Amino acid sequence: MTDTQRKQIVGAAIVDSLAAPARLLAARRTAPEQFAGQWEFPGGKVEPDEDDIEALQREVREELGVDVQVGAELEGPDPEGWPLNDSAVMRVWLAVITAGVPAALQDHDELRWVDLKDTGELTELPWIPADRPIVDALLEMIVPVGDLSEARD
Ligand SMILES: Nc1nc2c([nH]c(=O)n2[C@H]2C[C@H](O)[C@@H](COP(=O)(O)OP(=O)(O)OP(=O)(O)O)O2)c(=O)[nH]1
Repeated sequence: MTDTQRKQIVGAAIVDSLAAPARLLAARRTAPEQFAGQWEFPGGKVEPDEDDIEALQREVREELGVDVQVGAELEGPDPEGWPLNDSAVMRVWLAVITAGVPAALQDHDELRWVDLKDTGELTELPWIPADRPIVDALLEMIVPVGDLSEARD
């Protein structure tokens, strides 16, 4: 299968603040069996009639019942984002909730706000293995923010 045939997935790294992210909303999948019980970024497939950001906002609304403002992209190694497997690639953006309270409405059975500064809980969650590099990139992206705010204190 060539790159152009890979399914485009979009995912939201929902944080408590785009300016100074301190917590991430992780979601535990219920299906399919190979991913059930593993943690991920809420999101899903881009439909033919929508762009990537529209798809992200639709998926988050369907899955969690919230509206999000989309921030910076967590850029992956490919133009289409992060390779997930032979047939799918995922673009991921930081996002913040602008309306609603997140609930596990569809595809998940648990949501959890995890600390981005004290990273023990975040790294110990059983993430979908393909998401590990994305979690690492997120932590690298937010570290400088933490350093700057610590330097001001
Ligand atoms: N949403 C999401 N999917 C991920 C992540 N990591 C990862 O490998 N995947 C895989 C699992 C699935 O094979 C695929 C996304 O499919 P999905 O089932 O979430 O998409 P969807 O809601 O649009 O699917 P569908 O049920 O409508 O067919 O990408 C992640 O962090 N978030």
